[in-house]
Amino acid sequence: MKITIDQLSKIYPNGNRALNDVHLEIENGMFGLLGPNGAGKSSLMRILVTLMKPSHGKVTVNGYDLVKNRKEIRKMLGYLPQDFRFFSQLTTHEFLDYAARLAGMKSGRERASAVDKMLEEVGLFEARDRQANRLSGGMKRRLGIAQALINSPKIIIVDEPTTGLDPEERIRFRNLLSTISTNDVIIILSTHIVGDISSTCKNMALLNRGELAYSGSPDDLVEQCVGKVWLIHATESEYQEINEKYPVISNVPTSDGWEIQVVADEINGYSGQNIDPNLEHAYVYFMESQLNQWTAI
Ligand SMILES: Nc1ncnc2c1ncn2[C@@H]1O[C@H](COP(=O)(O)OP(=O)(O)OP(=O)(O)O)[C@@H](O)[C@H]1O
Repeated sequence: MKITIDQLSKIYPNGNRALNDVHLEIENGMFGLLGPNGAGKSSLMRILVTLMKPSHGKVTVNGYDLVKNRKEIRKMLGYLPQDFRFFSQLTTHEFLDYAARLAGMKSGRERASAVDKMLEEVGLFEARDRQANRLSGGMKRRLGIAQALINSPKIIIVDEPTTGLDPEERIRFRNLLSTISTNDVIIILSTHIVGDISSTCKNMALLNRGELAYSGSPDDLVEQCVGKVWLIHATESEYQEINEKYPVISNVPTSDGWEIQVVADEINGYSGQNIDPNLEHAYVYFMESQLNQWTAI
């Protein structure tokens, strides 16, 4: 599978420019789309799932044009939107049966077996007769992914899937997606949670204010931040100064001040040592350098 995004822009009727000239190629496996609130992630997702047309540019999926071949593309798609909701009266398996019907599965027998298989896969079989809106937050998310997967889609798009989940459910959810991504499928995971991407995605893109700030592997992004993360032992007054000058990633009180992590090219005037960067450091470094470029303009 291959998605090619070429010169893609989205300008809303009120003039908001959500995406600006985005170029991106996405191939099999798990792909992370990272960016702060308002970066344009949901706009890109909505275009990819054919719910919205781009203002400019083109997207193709295995050669099919996203706008001209909407029907063909929709057959390949599974989507878990950010604000996924279900009809309150349905039980878990009734809801999934309804989703299967919407996905075009006509035979009742085929649907029943697909629904049971999917409930097993996402660990909801025991809750099959429970009313869907009485499930826990994590279970609802799993039901959400189950409805997205019911017709064995080739492209799975999940928008902010782990928001609000506890750590255990978050890991479970990520592992579920990783298992699926071993097949010939593309999974696009949109998030502002860095940890979701570092532990699962081989490739990623960073969106900021509608612009593509980075595309490549998380490891390469981290590599670009080597020598830019500092561990500083600071007094109380130094800490206040540093906090105003540099992005502080973490702060731990010590017996005589603070141990802080800072992301910056240089930390003139303070004694600190470089430490190994991680994706969170790299993300902050990239965002800060873009912010500085803008304010310099
Ligand atoms: N229907 C709309 N009409 C006008 N502007 C919109 C609309 N939807 C989004 N926007 C604007 O487009 C920009 C990108 O929004 P988008 O929702 O795509 O970002 P996001 O990265 O998904 O952020 P979030 O995580 O907050 O949903 C923002 O400035 C937003 O205000």
